[in-house]
Amino acid sequence: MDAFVTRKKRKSSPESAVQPVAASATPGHDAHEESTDMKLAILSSLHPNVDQETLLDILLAHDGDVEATSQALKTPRLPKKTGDSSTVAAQSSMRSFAVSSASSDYSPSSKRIKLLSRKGATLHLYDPADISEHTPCTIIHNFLPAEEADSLLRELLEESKSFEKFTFKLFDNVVSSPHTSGFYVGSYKELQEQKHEYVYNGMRMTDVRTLTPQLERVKARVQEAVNKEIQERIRTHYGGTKLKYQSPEPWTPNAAFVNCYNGPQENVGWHSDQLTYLGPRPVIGSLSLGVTREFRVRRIVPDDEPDKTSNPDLAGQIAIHLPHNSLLVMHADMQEEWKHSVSPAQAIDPHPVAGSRRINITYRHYRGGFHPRNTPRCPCGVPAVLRVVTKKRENWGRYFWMCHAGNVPGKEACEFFRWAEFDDDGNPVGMKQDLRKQEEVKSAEAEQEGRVGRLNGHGNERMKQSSS
Ligand SMILES: O=C(O)CCC(=O)C(=O)O
Ligand SMILES: [Fe+2]
Repeated sequence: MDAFVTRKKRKSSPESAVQPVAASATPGHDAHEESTDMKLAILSSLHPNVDQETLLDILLAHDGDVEATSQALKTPRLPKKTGDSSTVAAQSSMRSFAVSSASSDYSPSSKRIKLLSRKGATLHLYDPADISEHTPCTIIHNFLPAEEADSLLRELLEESKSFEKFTFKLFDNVVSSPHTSGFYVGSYKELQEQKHEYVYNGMRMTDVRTLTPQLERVKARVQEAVNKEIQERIRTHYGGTKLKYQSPEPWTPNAAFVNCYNGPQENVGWHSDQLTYLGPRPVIGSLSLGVTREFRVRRIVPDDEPDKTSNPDLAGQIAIHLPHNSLLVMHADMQEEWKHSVSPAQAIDPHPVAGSRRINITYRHYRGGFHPRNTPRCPCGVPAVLRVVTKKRENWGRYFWMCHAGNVPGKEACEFFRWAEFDDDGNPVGMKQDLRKQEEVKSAEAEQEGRVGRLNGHGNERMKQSSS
């Protein structure tokens, strides 16, 4: 990553408190800091329909040159404050605005370095090529035909009225997710399994829904697009071979979480998606509808990494702007190596259909080999959770099963711990899978015998009853 464009957090009053700082990876000085508010005020009066965030992004991309920024803003490619979704979706590459970081007139300052190390820097990306290059994601703008996207949005806005908030533990933090979600699966059978066999944070999910016909139709499109993107990713980023543990099978989503962010403050904190039922190196297809929000990603760096705070490539975060009707593919290198979040927004451009709401659908593939009947159980009696070592360099990237309670707010995990072993394709190997398979066969046989017995028993009882 060559250059970061950074800013300080806004204070409570958005107009008065925008205090951006520009820097490159070799941090730039902040000589222009005081004048930036003034520049923004000028730009804002010249371009009243463009929001402050966008003005700031383009201004920073032009190294603080107001005239060049204004010129760039005259192109018809920029998001308008009116919230016209098609305009937002047509955001253009930063490259077309940016000048080379080498020509930046900012120079290093100790203040800047401190800011980087304390808060990290943020690189704002809009363009698919930039996103693909700098993150483990790819994006497709204007993914569905416009009417289909609006219609799905309408349906899910209606559905979301009965969504609920989740409480969960993300590593050491207890998080009551400040947004609402609904969970959808493909069939009634899967719905029953989800309710009675799968465990989330030590609890059963009570509200599981079947995919609506629209969600099903879109799933097929997402599936096709994601599989293409996976192949492209393998070709362009993985040297032609899928990652170790990544499934070689075509990606076939069988579940979807639908998130609703009602207003600019609703968000989801930094996390990686749980691997327990998806297995290692999962791919997720994430469709955004309604208001544009920032999806942030940052590398997971072990605590004992010497460069952790000083190297902006490690400390920095990237904001991917997700407009209405964009499909983001989180590739196989994402969950284990990066965290993501949807940050609260200071201000948003209302969407003509959704108002201030954003709907997000993450299509996921629950792998059969990771059905709770196939994975280890801890002494607590519930399926263990699958995690990966990220805190220390020692054993970095190694998978393990541990007590589910480590993920449950307010509960202490028991001692259960086991390294997880997978074959190259990410299928669990060794004891559990094979043994369990044998056990399953045995228990299925036993059950069959038992069932016959029980049926006979019932029959006998009935016979007894009727004869008495
Ligand atoms: O809303 C989004 O774009 C992402 C949601 C998310 O990270 C999740 O559901 O795990
Ligand atoms: Fe997530």
